[in-house]
Amino acid sequence: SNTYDYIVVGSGPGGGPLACNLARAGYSTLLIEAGKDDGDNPEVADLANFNAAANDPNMRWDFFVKHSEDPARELKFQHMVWRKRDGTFYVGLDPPAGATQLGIWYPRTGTLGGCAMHNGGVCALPADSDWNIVVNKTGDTSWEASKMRKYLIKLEKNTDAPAGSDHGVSGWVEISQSYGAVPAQGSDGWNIDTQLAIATGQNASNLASLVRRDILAGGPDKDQQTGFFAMSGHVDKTGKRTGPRWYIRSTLNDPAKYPLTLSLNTFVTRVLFSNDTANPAAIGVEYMQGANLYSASPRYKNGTKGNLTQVFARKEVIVSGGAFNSPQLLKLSGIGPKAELAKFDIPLVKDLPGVGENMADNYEAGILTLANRDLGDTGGYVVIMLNTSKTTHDRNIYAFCGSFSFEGFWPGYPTDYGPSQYECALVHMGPRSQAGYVRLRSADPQDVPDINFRFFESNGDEDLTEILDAVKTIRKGIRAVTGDVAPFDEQHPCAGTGAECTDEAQKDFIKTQAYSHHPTSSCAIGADSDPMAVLDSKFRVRGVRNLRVVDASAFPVVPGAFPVLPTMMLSEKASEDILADAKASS
Ligand SMILES: Cc1cc2nc3c(=O)[nH]c(=O)nc-3n(C[C@H](O)[C@H](O)[C@H](O)COP(=O)(O)OP(=O)(O)OC[C@H]3O[C@@H](n4cnc5c(N)ncnc54)[C@H](O)[C@@H]3O)c2cc1C
Repeated sequence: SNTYDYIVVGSGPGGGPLACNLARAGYSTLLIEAGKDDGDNPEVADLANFNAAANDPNMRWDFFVKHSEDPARELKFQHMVWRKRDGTFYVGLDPPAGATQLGIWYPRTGTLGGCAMHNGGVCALPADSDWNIVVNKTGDTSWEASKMRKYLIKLEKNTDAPAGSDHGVSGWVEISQSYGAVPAQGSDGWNIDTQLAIATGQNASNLASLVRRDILAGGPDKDQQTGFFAMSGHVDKTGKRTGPRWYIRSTLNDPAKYPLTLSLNTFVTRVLFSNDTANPAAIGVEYMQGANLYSASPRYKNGTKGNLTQVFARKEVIVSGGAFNSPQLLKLSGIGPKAELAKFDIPLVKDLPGVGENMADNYEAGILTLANRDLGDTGGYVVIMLNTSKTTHDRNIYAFCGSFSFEGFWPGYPTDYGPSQYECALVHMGPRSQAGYVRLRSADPQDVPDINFRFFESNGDEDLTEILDAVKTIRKGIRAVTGDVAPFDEQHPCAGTGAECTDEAQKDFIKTQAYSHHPTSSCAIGADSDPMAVLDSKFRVRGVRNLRVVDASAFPVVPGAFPVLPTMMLSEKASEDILADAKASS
């Protein structure tokens, strides 16, 4: 048949669980995914290979973005990507003659399970205020932080939950702390952690228990707790990746019970609307069938088209293409800023100026060092939560430290500095500026949009100061390490083994080299009175019927340090809201 109750576009952490939940409630649901199923690829299946997964040309989608409107500032980004005359990439500050500037590489993936198939799998909770902001904006009290934990409990199968804690143990996604071992007592990792503990005001004699603290614990003061935690991830005890893809597979495994249909290698080009122009309703989608039809795919071949086919929804269409593709798809379908759509002769369905605006991302930076000799056992990653903010009492930095290097993204990333490398990577939470955008380059759905994060556009100096203060605290710990492993030769942001750098110079480095990979809020939920609001608090696209957006683009603000778990929680909430509407209308 070509008619279903629901059509969900995109199988990532937003759309995947939602489609499963709708089917499990008995509604015929079509889940459409542009990519194929890469779940058995060992680069994907073993979480430790996540860097290889993000580089895999069989599933990656390359976006080349801007960080600012200032071309000179863009050219200072050390991993700027250029296309050489021979078609290959050049990455760096000194491109060969004739190379074309592409932009800053921003990896995404077109595959079953979305970016949860190549991400680092790191799970963390948003601050309570990141949920409560929806209540403040819309008055919908179902978003109160105290009411959101039940979605975590529903979805997670936590295999490291401390006895008696408020965790889920029978949900669809295994979450564990198996992201690395505690370093052996007296090892290099142990000695470094000890100094980091002291520098961050903790009692280092409790190290073994500090590094095991549960970052997903609830409680009224969770957002004020700082210090060490264990890293949690969507990964099982043997290191195998878990996530929406496996929930989709297990739902498909029982077709007699669950009416879920999966359509892979299917690229949606627009949402279809009823002819009722005064009160338009989404009635289905149009798609092209075939592999690698989006030009973000390195496997895309210029000029390839798929046959256009239409499929229909009796109840609703739900767009879950992620923070870049959901706004692009809405605009291609006639929902977005009127002038932008007119520019590309796209017939207007609803003028919604907020579509593709308001995008934000966590700023990321790090302090990268080389030890004086090769490092031995450093365990896995230790997480350090810090509060370096002078204006909020919630913690604002999620740092993770270990023997690795992470300096952002470019084709072929990361750099390997060898076995002496030691880094603390920093995720800054709650960016004060939220000025990013996703705008059309053309009306061609196979074309990638124009994406600019406009980092540090407003109140940038406050955010930079908070990041620098975290660097300084961590640097103190690293410089206090003694023995033949020291001194640590810092690579950046202040090169040398004991160098003094001005705050200005360090902030300038962080500002020009900051990177990110957690985009959200490009189709944000907002108040009835806010002309920039794209969605209401039930994920409904404003001004049309039977259309919702359920993915990371719906968050009004960036949800904490890592969006994948909040997006899965949001998907569970949307499932409940949509099923409640279905029940009410039947
Ligand atoms: C390299 C990398 C590492 C990351 N690491 C972490 C981490 O450790 N922890 C964390 O919390 N977050 C991490 N993230 C971010 C996290 O994975 C995303 O926030 C999350 O996956 C967002 O889910 P989503 O459903 O909004 O979108 P996505 O995961 O992007 O899913 C969207 C899906 O829709 C499909 N799609 C899009 N357009 C169409 C169309 N027109 N037709 C059909 N299908 C379409 C895509 O193929 C994709 O499968 C990382 C991201 C990247 C890129």
